[in-house]
Amino acid sequence: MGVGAEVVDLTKSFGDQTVWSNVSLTVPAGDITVLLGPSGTGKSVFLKTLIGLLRPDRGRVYIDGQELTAMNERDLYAIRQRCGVLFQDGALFGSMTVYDNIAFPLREHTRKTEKEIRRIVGERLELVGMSGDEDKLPSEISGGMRKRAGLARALVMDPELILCDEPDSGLDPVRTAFLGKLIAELNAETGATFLIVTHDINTARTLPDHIGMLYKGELIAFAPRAEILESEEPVVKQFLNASLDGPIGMAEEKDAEDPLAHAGAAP
Ligand SMILES: Nc1ncnc2c1ncn2[C@@H]1O[C@H](COP(=O)(O)OP(=O)(O)OP(=O)(O)O)[C@@H](O)[C@H]1O
Repeated sequence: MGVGAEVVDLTKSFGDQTVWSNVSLTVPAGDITVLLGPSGTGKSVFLKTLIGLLRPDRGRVYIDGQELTAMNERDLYAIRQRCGVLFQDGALFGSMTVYDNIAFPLREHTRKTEKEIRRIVGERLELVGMSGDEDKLPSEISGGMRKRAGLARALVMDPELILCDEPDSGLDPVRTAFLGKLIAELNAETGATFLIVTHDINTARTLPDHIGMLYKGELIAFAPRAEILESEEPVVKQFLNASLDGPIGMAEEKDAEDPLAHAGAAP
């Protein structure tokens, strides 16, 4: 079953650059949530902060009601065991076969026998449609297959919370749709909670139960999908329509300094 996550008044900076501040939201247990936002608004940083890979400057993070921001490394490690992460590029080890990549968390973090590991890896490979590819190296499979292998590895420890950072980047529209369907099926089958960062509007329009959006250092929207899809908020509307007209410009920094950057939205 899935576990929920919650952040309260979360702020993260690097030096004097504040990535986002005072972000509060709840990722509901067992649901699929999508996080949107222009490039560089800190979506990846948010995922990393949520599972304690980065420490926030201020605020609190809870997973399954337990406060990560108050935990020592040992407890953090234990809670991370309950999370699966799919990074942007699949992050497979290039020198290991697909099989060894997927087996890696089990060998590293459990005392399971190789026989048990073979069964679990086989099941996950089947789930992502990659049975028969286990002996290949990451360099010998396509980008889409690397994503699916990364997803299989993220699933191997039966995670209750799965974070996916642009699982569809670099995929063609049909493969993106297949990956979305796979995530929906996994969610239905395992009940795991998904938080997905994507730039794919079609995925955002069809897959999630909830949508959040980061813009200029703030969480400007977080609501059930239907509500966001009908939102009149100019940034949300422009983003979901992939429109040139609206507050979002090429450079976030330029937008912030230049009031005329909003001129595109004017009648
Ligand atoms: N470890 C780090 N040290 C310093 N700055 C960082 C670090 N990680 C990220 N940043 C900065 O934080 C900001 C947000 O980066 P992040 O990768 O989270 O954006 P994003 O919304 O995921 O972008 P994209 O959609 O392009 O992947 C960027 O300005 C980035 O340079």
